Amino acid sequence: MSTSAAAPGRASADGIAARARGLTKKYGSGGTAVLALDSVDVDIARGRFTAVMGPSGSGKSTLMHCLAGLDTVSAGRVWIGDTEITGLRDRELTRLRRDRIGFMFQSFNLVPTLNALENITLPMDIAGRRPDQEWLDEVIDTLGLRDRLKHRPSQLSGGQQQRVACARALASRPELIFADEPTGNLDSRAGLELLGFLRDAVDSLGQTVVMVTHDPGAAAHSDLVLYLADGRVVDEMEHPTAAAVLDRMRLFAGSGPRPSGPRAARGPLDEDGVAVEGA
Ligand SMILES: Nc1ncnc2c1ncn2[C@@H]1O[C@H](COP(=O)(O)OP(=O)(O)OP(=O)(O)O)[C@@H](O)[C@H]1O
Repeated sequence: MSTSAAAPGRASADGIAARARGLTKKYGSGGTAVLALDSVDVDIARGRFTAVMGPSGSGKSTLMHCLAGLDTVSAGRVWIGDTEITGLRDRELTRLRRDRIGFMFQSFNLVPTLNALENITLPMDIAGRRPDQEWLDEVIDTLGLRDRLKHRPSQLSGGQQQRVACARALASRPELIFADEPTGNLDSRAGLELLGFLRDAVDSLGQTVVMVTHDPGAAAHSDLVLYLADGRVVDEMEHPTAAAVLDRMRLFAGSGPRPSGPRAARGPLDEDGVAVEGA
């Protein structure tokens, strides 16, 4: 199924932060091949908070990695803004990721020997870019990190470390922020705080956020939820509430919010990625 955070025709071209057409990703080959994404069409609207949900193994992380240029595609095309990233050379892709995308992962990936401020500005230091001080101050104050800037990660709580990771993703004012289960390692209070900051980043700072999550409560902070199942976008929900998200997940998964089945839930596929009957 084709779906969109802002379907073509509903938003102008410059209202789209990322776009995929016929995005297909197959891992492996022969009898053990897994079709992780099956001809996905998706538009991510600029200035919105989009959540990606679905059962374990449905292709959420693969979709995020392909949209962010962290993984190659097997077929189809992907754009960040107006730039088609499928077909870019490694060096161009690295530069594009560095200059236009911010990442937040479940593990914060902070450098232990650097203090919070140094961690926040590290990507820009590596790129040889000077931070926009006014923007940086706004991010630091929005995230409540002003009095923690000289602390090393080991001197910060988990929630504070995740806020540093969030500030690092925001600091260069990227076109797009991808967050993979950003609240996964946080207690519920710190998780809520972080989601509030991501919401603020969209509402007050005009950022675009795409977040993969299993948690209906987290998804309820977004503007739009995309549901993946078996490598396809099967539904979407505007203005989600936790209860409505949970209901919809039950419909698709036939179970609770965190299905625990094997990651490779599908059967073997043939050379063309088609399920082998009776396998
Ligand atoms: N590097 C890889 N090699 C082989 N198969 C992979 C690889 N990465 C992912 N897969 C498979 O692709 C499918 C989609 O994986 P993906 O990690 O995108 O799912 P997900 O929805 O993010 O799952 P989870 O919620 O468990 O993190 C799964 O069947 C997975 O086993």
